[in-house]
Amino acid sequence: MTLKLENVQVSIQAAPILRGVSLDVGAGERMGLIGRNGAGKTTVMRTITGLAKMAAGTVKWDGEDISNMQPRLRARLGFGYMPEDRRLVPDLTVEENMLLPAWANDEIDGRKGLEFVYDLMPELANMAPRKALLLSGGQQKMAALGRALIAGRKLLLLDEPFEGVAPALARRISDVITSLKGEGLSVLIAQSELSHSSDLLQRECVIERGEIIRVNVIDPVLAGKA
Ligand SMILES: Nc1ncnc2c1ncn2[C@@H]1O[C@H](COP(=O)(O)OP(=O)(O)OP(=O)(O)O)[C@@H](O)[C@H]1O
Repeated sequence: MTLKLENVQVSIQAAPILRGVSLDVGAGERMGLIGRNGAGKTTVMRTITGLAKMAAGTVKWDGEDISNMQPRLRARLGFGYMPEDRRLVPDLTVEENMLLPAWANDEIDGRKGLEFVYDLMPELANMAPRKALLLSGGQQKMAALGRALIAGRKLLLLDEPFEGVAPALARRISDVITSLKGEGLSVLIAQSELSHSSDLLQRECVIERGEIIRVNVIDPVLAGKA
């Protein structure tokens, strides 16, 4: 399954925020979206989830134009989103937070999702009964990644997954994302800095003031084909 954005334009309060963004993420590819604060990374993510309204352009998933599809229907396609600010509910447990997408959407199998997530991140099984407010910032990022994976079995959108996370935990999160390669899952990772690990990303698009100015090929196999 491939994701394709063509000439996507988004304005917020009449100010142009995305000025014709085109990018594609291949099946099973891990793609970076790199840019400074305010460059438009979160707006790209919100456009893909359907939360930001486009003024022009198209979003295609596996060749189908989904530009006008409701966000909850996109979750059913297997899109998972981890927002930059984590958005955990402090009074709910880690497990309840991860089940939220399934509670909101009948077609998402929460139990099956949890099994997958606990298998991938056993540390989340240990944290499951704890209230989210008792977690460190890095642990909250892990829980938010787990939650994104409950719905996101085809396309995972991760907004600054390493920001403010201590190096050991950042390494762990990076390893978890890299280990998804066998799942055929496409991943788009927004970061303000270049990658923490050379095997995390296969390509990265650089965004500046709402425009993709460059695409770097990182994976040596892909680079050989370029
Ligand atoms: N709701 C909003 N109202 C007004 N301006 C907004 C709104 N949301 C985003 N913007 C503006 O759009 C631009 C892009 O924001 P966006 O959050 O997409 O950038 P970003 O690259 O994700 O940066 P950051 O990492 O700081 O979140 C910024 O200049 C921001 O001020």
